[in-house]
Amino acid sequence: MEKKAIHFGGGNIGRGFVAEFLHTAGFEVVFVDVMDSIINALQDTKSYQVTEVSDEGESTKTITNYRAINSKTHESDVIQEIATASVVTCAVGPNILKFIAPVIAKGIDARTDATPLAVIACENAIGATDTLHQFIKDNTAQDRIGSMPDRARFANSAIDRIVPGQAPDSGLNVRIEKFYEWAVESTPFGEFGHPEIPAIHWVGNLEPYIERKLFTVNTGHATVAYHGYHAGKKTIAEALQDSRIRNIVRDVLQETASLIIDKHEISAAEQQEYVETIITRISNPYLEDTVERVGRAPIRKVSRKERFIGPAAQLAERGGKFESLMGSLEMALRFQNVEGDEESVELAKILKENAPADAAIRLTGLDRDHPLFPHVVKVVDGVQSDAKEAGQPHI
Ligand SMILES: NC(=O)C1=CN([C@@H]2O[C@H](COP(=O)(O)OP(=O)(O)OC[C@H]3O[C@@H](n4cnc5c(N)ncnc54)[C@H](O)[C@@H]3O)[C@@H](O)[C@H]2O)C=CC1
Ligand SMILES: O=P(O)(O)OC[C@H]1O[C@](O)(CO)[C@@H](O)[C@@H]1O
Repeated sequence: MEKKAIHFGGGNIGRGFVAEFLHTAGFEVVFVDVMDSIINALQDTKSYQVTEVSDEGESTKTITNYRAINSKTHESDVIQEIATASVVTCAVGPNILKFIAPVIAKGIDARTDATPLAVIACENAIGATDTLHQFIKDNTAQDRIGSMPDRARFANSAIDRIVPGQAPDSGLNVRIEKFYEWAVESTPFGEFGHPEIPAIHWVGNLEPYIERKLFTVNTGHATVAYHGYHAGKKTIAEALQDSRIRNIVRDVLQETASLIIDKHEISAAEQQEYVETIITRISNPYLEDTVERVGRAPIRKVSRKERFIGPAAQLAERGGKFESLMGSLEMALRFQNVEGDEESVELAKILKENAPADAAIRLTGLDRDHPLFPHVVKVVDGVQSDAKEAGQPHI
């Protein structure tokens, strides 16, 4: 089998993280995307550059040995590539997984190689590969599902690297932070063993890694974004220069730290060191990361397993503190009608058209009898009342 990886999503994480490390591991990378401008640029070039920026200066790597296919117009080519590859990755956004599943299902079904394909979804979400796997099964003939493990193995991952929006004239080049972490489950590969990708930290149990990452990096980052947006800050680094916001993010990360220490047997000292690393990372002024990018897709971010409700629900179940997380939730719910962000428009509509408890259920997926539920309803009610006072009618 060729050392070939098919990667869905030629965006920031796709080019700046996944493809970089697949390339370093010796894979030819075939990008699959639906955006003509990205596909054309990848097809018209032989290389692009990934530049790590930090206070130690800049360091640039050149990425080569790639091709690109538009799955909108060349689906059969994508199927053929998947049938003859050893790895499929994606970084398209958790809401897009259902759209890429049908073509992956066809590619897997067409495989004849003795070694199963390794499928690894690289999204900011708990169990993203499991979600993709289910969509792939939904797109596979019933009588082929039982034998699918002979053709493909599915491993969840936790992926961490800040890749901000890129300057309009940067083309395919990507400026990113130096830090990265890519943890992937090793057990699904069984007797075949995992693919050789040195950047990956292979783990038996991913839950501590993904929860620690999502509930520290992403909870903290999104908290700064939403509070910063409402304070009129332009970038995350600028928001963190405000001592009020810095204190808020520390309070929030103290709440999530108590869950992580309690649940995953990570020591308080280790978690504290991790928190400090994260605050330093997100304060990186060289990244010029906007509050709108980090706050993007607020409906996804206030959902059940995500960065605010996920830890707050578990803390409520354990009798822990979650007030500061509710403050982040409130600011996330106030992230409405932001230019270029469809979910922020939809969020405003949901809050306008639903009674507090209904909006809380629809947005967070919490059960009415969950101990966190009344607290969330109170936050929703407050946001709705303020909108009403400001002259925006709602139920
Ligand atoms: N940017 C970051 O710092 C990080 C992002 N992530 C995660 O990585 C994922 C991607 O994020 P970004 O790269 O920042 O977003 P992005 O918007 O830069 O890239 C997404 C890419 O997916 C493509 N795409 C959309 N629909 C598609 C389809 N049906 N088939 C193939 N490609 C399709 C888009 O055209 C775009 O090129 C998200 O899940 C995000 O949460 C994870 C860690 C860090
Ligand atoms: O689509 P999302 O969840 O905002 O993903 C991007 C996020 O991932 C991170 O880069 C961390 O890995 C965040 O800093 C960033 O906001």
